[in-house]
Amino acid sequence: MIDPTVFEDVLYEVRGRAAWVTINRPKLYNAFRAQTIEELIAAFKLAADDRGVSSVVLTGAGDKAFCTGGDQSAHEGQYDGRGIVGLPIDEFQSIIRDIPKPVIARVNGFAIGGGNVFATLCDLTIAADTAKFGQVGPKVGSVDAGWGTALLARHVGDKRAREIWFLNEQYTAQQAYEMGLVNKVVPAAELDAAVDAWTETLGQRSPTALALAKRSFNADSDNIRGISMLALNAVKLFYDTAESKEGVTAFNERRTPDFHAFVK
Ligand SMILES: CC(C)(COP(=O)(O)OP(=O)(O)OC[C@H]1O[C@@H](n2cnc3c(N)ncnc32)[C@H](O)[C@@H]1OP(=O)(O)O)[C@@H](O)C(=O)NCCC(=O)NCCSC(=O)c1cc(O)c2ccccc2c1O
Repeated sequence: MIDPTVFEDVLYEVRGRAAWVTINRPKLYNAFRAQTIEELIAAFKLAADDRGVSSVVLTGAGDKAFCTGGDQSAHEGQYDGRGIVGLPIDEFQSIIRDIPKPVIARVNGFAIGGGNVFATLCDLTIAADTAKFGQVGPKVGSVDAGWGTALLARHVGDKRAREIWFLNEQYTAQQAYEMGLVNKVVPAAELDAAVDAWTETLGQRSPTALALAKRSFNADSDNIRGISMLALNAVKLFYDTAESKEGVTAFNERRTPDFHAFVK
């Protein structure tokens, strides 16, 4: 039996017919470590098994960030938990897809790196007008390929997805909406009301019809799961290289990384 009151990094709360799963590391802009991912998986399992829950809301604590990806202060190469890269990121990404209930990303600030991938994976995304979206992998010696690249390209188109990954710019919520990454943008003060309105609507819909619709959308892009697993195994090897470590070290030292020695 999972007891969410013992979670340290994640808050779990059922509001009406929705489970709210909140990454609670606001000082680190809701960056995740291995424990965070374990608790996110546990929280989603709770939501999946709760017959009173019709939908799940994934969000971050505070008003600065939804999630900024892997905690750069918590790893040097691999992370410290289980899984291919030391955190079971593939299990959490899979559960967002596999839970037979709609998952809404409530993007309240930065959705960067692995956090942007979480939002990409959610069924629906609703963003505060203050939110920012972007990828940083090539700046920090990482790449969350598969869901982060190929599924992103399904949402925004191939050229735009390459731009996001290659140039690592930040995009406003409105720009993200215009490119198909976000379903709805609302003033930050109205974010919770807008999320509540959606979860109330979802609570009135046929759960079986929602589950079937979700599964059918997933079936059409499920080949990407294989790409993700292949990429994760490649990233494991990449994380142990001087090139990847230069990216992490540069972020932690607040300087521009120097990748020139690694050009092939
Ligand atoms: C998000 C930012 C753009 C915000 O920039 P800003 O200048 O506004 O603020 P600061 O940079 O000063 O940040 C404030 C504060 O938060 C800390 N912080 C932010 N993000 C992280 C983080 N990810 N890890 C640790 N700490 C973080 C920052 O240090 C500041 O703390 P102070 O104590 O100094 O106040 C900007 O912060 C930013 O670009 N962050 C970088 C985010 C990043 O590098 N993310 C990791 C990308 S890689 C990734 O997510 C990833 C994860 C995986 O699990 C993978 C698995 C498999 C394959 C690939 C993976 C992968 O790529």
